Amino acid sequence: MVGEEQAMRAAIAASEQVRGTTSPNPPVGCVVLAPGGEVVGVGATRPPGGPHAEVVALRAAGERARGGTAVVTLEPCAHTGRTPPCTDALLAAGVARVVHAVSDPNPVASGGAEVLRAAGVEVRGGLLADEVAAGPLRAWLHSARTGRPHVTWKYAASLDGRSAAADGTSKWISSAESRAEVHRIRARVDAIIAGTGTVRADDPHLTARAPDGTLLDRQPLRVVVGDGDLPSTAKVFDDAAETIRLPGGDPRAALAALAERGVVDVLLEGGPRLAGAFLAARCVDRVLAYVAPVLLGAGPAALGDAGVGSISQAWRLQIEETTMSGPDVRVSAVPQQG
Ligand SMILES: NC(=O)C1=CN([C@@H]2O[C@H](COP(=O)(O)OP(=O)(O)OC[C@H]3O[C@@H](n4cnc5c(N)ncnc54)[C@H](OP(=O)(O)O)[C@@H]3O)[C@@H](O)[C@H]2O)C=CC1
Ligand SMILES: Nc1c(N[C@@H]2O[C@H](COP(=O)(O)O)[C@@H](O)[C@H]2O)[nH]c(=O)[nH]c1=O
Ligand SMILES: [Zn+2]
Repeated sequence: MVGEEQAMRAAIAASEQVRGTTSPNPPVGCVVLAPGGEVVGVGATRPPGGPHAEVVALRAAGERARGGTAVVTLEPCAHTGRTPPCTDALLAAGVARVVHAVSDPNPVASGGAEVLRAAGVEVRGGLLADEVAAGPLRAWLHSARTGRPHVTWKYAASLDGRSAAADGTSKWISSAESRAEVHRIRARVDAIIAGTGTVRADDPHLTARAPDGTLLDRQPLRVVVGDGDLPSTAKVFDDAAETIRLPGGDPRAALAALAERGVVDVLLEGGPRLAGAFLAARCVDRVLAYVAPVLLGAGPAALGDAGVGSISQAWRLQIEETTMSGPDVRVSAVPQQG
């Protein structure tokens, strides 16, 4: 027998498993409890066109869901998209109670809680809502509210704030632990963006790989922003994953083009000039810095011109979390509005 909070934690864990495979849909998790509180079904959103988390969990539960509770990270949908409404599936399964974390901000799909209540189902919203909103549903909620993908600018810097040595070499500044973590993050986002300068300087692969170099199961879309010529032999153009080029260099236009393709969650991996342009255009939602205990003394700064001419114009951040990543300090921070 598990409590509802424990069930929600299991639903969050299930949703984490499918991060990066559901866009433009949200990665949702659902746990179905029988009337006695036993877990009888666990599900997570299938890729677009496939069933939502509730339906996957209800199928696993079968008749044991009758009179039970569905615990789900997002308010069940009440609309027919590529699949029928989850509210219908919950009612057909005879669930007596639905507990969800976050309400659906999408005006087309929302209203599920009301539909269920009107049909006599007990509904409780808000359980572990902050955790879900800051975690598995963060990027999707951002894109549902703003219409543009969520952007994490990730960089590795020396303790003196440089992201390459004087000759342009930068492999590697951060530790093996940090780089392995970045590869796991890559496998969970929809797209990685780099500028032509980085492609020219580093010839990066921009794939998600295990420490032994083998490709992970899921690869993000690789996106190169900028107009300059690049060698056709660049690693980013190999067939390990899809790569697109976005000319023009306007961050908002680039993100709009990606949103058109269903991209929700973006990792911006540089370089300094492109990152500066994204910050100046207010297109960075989270900064993820791996600061390594190494000094370079010369070489490009981690961030290029970001439109800051005077200290009063500095981009102020709020730190969300600092942790050690092997020998490096990992800082997650959010630019302040205003
Ligand atoms: N440590 C780290 O985490 C990282 C380090 N690096 C290092 O950074 C260095 C490369 O830096 P950098 O040249 O700045 O790399 P960028 O990837 O930022 O590329 C800059 C180029 O991108 C194009 N571009 C497209 N849109 C814009 C825009 N809005 N504003 C500015 N440029 C735009 C321009 O080229 P075009 O003329 O083609 O349009 C520009 O020259 C290398 O030494 C690399 O090793 C890079 C990434 C991460
Ligand atoms: N130098 C540096 C990073 N650099 C980033 O990684 C890219 C290389 O990717 P790949 O070819 O796929 O391994 C490179 O172009 C740049 O964007 N990342 C880090 O985590 N730590 C580091 O020290
Ligand atoms: Zn649904």
